[in-house]
Amino acid sequence: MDALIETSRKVRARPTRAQAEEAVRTLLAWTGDDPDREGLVGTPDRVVRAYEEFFEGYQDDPVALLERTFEETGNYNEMVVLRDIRLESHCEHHIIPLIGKAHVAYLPDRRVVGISKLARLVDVFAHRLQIQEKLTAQIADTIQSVLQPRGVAVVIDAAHQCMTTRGVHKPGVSMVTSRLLGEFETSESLRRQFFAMAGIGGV
Ligand SMILES: Nc1nc2c(ncn2[C@@H]2O[C@H](COP(=O)(O)OP(=O)(O)OP(=O)(O)O)[C@@H](O)[C@H]2O)c(=O)[nH]1
Ligand SMILES: [Zn+2]
Repeated sequence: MDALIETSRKVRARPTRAQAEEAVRTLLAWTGDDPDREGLVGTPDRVVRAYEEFFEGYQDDPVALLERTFEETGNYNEMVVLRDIRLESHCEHHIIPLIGKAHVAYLPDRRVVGISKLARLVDVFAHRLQIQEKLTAQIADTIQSVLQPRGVAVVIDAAHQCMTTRGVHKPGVSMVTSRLLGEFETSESLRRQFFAMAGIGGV
C-alpha cells in the first residue's frame, strides 16, 4: 500500500506554470500553426488549466478518503455495489481520454464507508495518467487496505480514444478489466452475484 501511494506521489521538481505554457506553445508550433495568432494566444493558458483539472488526482490522498467509516450498520454484512460510475481518465501512453464505467463492490466487515467515497476514490486514480489495469488494481487495493473488508471487486469497462481516433482506428471497442480480492476471488457464487447486481455479463 505504501509503495502504491509513494509511486503516485513521487513527483519530480514541478515545472513552473510559465514553463508548462511554453511547452504547449512548442506543441502548437509543432502542428505547423502559428502560436501567436489571435485564436491560439490564449490556448497555452487554457490547456494548462485543463491539465490541472484532468490531473487533479495527484493532489488528493486516496487513503484519507476512506478513513471515515460507520459502524452502526444494523449488522448489514451483504455485498455493497456501486455500479455505473462514470469514469474519465487519460492513457499514459498518448495522453488521450479513456472513458467508461467502473463498478465497485465490497463485502463489509462491521464497517461501511460513505458511498460517495467509492466514487471519489475512482476519480482520484482516474485523474492521473493511467493504464486501465493499474487504475483497476489501485482502486481495489486501496479499498482492501484501508477498509479491510471480506472482499473487494472492481470492474472497469472503458473505450480508449487512442484506439478510436488514431492508431488502429477501431471504434466501438471497449476494454474490460477486473480485480477480485478476498471472498470474491474464492467464491464463484459471490462473483456471479456481483456481476448480476452490477448488471454486467458474468463468467
Ligand atoms: N494494456 C493497456 N494498453 C493500453 C492502455 N491504453 C493504451 N494502451 C496501449 O498502449 C500501447 C502503446 O503501444 P506503442 O506501440 O508503444 O505505441 P503506438 O505506436 O502509439 O501504438 P498504437 O496505438 O498501436 O499506434 C498501444 O497498444 C495502446 O493501445 C491501457 O490502459 N492498457
Ligand atoms: Zn493510449
